Amino acid sequence: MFGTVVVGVGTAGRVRIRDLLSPLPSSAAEKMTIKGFVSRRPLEEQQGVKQIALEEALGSEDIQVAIVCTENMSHEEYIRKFLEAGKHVCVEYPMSLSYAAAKELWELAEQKGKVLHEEHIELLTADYKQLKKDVAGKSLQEGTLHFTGGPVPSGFGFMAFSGIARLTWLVDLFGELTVTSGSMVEDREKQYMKMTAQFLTQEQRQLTWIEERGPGLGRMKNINFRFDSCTMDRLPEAPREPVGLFMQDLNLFGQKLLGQVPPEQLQAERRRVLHCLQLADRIQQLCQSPAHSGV
Ligand SMILES: NC(=O)C1=CN([C@@H]2O[C@H](COP(=O)(O)OP(=O)(O)OC[C@H]3O[C@@H](n4cnc5c(N)ncnc54)[C@H](O)[C@@H]3O)[C@@H](O)[C@H]2O)C=CC1
Ligand SMILES: C=CC1=C(C)/C(=C/c2[nH]c(/C=C3N=C(/C=C4\NC(=O)C(C)=C4C=C)C(C)=C\3CCC(=O)O)c(CCC(=O)O)c2C)NC1=O
Repeated sequence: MFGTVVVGVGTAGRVRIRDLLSPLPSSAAEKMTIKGFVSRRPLEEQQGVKQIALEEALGSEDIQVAIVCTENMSHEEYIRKFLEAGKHVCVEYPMSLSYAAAKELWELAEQKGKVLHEEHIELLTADYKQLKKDVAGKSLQEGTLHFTGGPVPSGFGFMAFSGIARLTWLVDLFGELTVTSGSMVEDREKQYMKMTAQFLTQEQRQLTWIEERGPGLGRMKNINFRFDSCTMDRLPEAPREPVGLFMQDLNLFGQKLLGQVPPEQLQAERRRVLHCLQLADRIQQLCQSPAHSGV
């Protein structure tokens, strides 16, 4: 069994505690057992699980795994600490707010011989699995993915990182990309932000990603993908699957801990994660260079 701590008790952290307490029967998630949670705030027991001091979690021989669910800005520091202490780490996306940091963290994980796993529930939804099937075999001419949502809380980093799930969709659907432009419109007083990034696929087709956030904007994804044979202008709807998204991810992480995931899959995932973070870095640079900054 892998003694496990959850770090950070927000929406994601609470779901992690719940899933660890009742893992999917006969799945690799059953091989983890929750020993406590770590938080910067002193908290009462959560779902019957007790708080453990960070230093105790790092030093304890009973703990082999950390699941990092804090705000994005602190991921890098926690991952580093737990890897250095010889623990396996699962982190909610994005693993860090720069490509350079992510590269270092993977190197550290390798050096320590530990699993480093970045959760990507956006690839696990039934709707996305259907979308991926629908796109397979079609030849893209041009496409747009437009995300809207409420204001980003502080500590979640630049939009290309907090929105890495949208970028991951594009890369998972259409392959590795090159950034051709990035721009940003921001009205701080109104907590409104809109980032627009453009890419070319390896086949030189143009993709546009718009990430728009502000008060009153609902969480939504709009697509417009033009293919040689047809145009898709809405996401497919598929019936919800019985196993929750974070539980599916926990199971995948458990399989990695047990050495059940083939090395080619591990490498492909690592490559995709690093590629997306590198694209996010580039978009941030373009958005923050004076010639491109918006209002
Ligand atoms: N909620 C979701 O459905 C998903 C979340 N994620 C990722 O999970 C991570 C956590 O997201 P959520 O749980 O949704 O966010 P959240 O805001 O609900 O939780 C963040 C946690 O960090 C704590 N925190 C933040 N700043 C703090 C500070 N200065 N001092 C002490 N505590 C502080 C918050 O109190 C909270 O416990 C993020 O990396 C996010 O990208 C990823 C996929 C889905
Ligand atoms: C209701 C309020 C609500 C909040 C506060 C919320 C937060 C939230 N959802 C996220 C992703 C996500 N959140 C979900 C799904 C959910 N996540 C949930 O908390 C719930 C209830 C669902 C419903 C099924 C999915 C599938 C993702 C992956 C990214 C995506 O597909 O948009 C993220 C990670 C950053 C991002 O990709 O934008 C945050 C911070 N999501 C919400 O829906």
